[in-house]
Amino acid sequence: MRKPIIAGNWKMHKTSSETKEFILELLNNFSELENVEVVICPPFTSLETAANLLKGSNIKLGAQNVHYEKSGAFTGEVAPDMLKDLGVDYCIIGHSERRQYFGETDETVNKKVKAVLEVGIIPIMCVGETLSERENGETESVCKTQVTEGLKGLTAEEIKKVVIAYEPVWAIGTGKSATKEDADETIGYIRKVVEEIAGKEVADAIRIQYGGSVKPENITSYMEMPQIDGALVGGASLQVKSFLEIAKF
Ligand SMILES: O=C[C@H](O)COP(=O)(O)O
Repeated sequence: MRKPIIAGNWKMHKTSSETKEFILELLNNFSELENVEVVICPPFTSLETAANLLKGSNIKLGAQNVHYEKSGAFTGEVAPDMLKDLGVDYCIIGHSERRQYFGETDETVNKKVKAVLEVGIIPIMCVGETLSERENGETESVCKTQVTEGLKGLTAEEIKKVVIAYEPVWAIGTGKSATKEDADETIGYIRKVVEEIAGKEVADAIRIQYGGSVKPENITSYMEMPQIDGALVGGASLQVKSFLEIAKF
């Protein structure tokens, strides 16, 4: 049985003080949810504050990006060990905004996935098609390439640990969410791709989330689908109330 994972990607929102306020409110209202893993992914500048406040709770901490080298002359970058040392459990890798605005490629995604696994951080590897790719009927081929290249060179045991987030780019921050059937079908396809790469046991175990305009109003419909193991939530993760409603789907 795959444990669902609800992760909040705050993107470039909230100062360290705002993070503190959010987490204190979250902890006050958070009754331990046993059947779901809850993760918040604040900006780098808030990770330490978040780590200290979340200590002892079962809410996990995620980063939004990482560099694949261990250290060196990479001004402005953050290494896997630096995240691990702060108590980071997860790291979003290859979000479409990073692919679109910061030159992230399948190759860098692959290097980053390997680099975080090496220090014991679980990657949340994002894949998904753009609107024009969807309109050209390329959803499956785009996802297949991104998944195959992103997981290249990993052992089956390593692949099993990875979380994949299927985020159709046209659904991100637009209010236009994929239908539950479409999301489930593409996630089922991604699972087949994983099976081709690493076998059925891994494909059955790997968690694959949906992301793109997930809200309290639509989370239940996604979570009732057999292939969908959770959500990567952007906008609706910025308020405690809506994030909790989603986590309690
Ligand atoms: O990482 C989260 C996704 O980009 C979804 O963002 P959104 O929920 O604001 O559409």
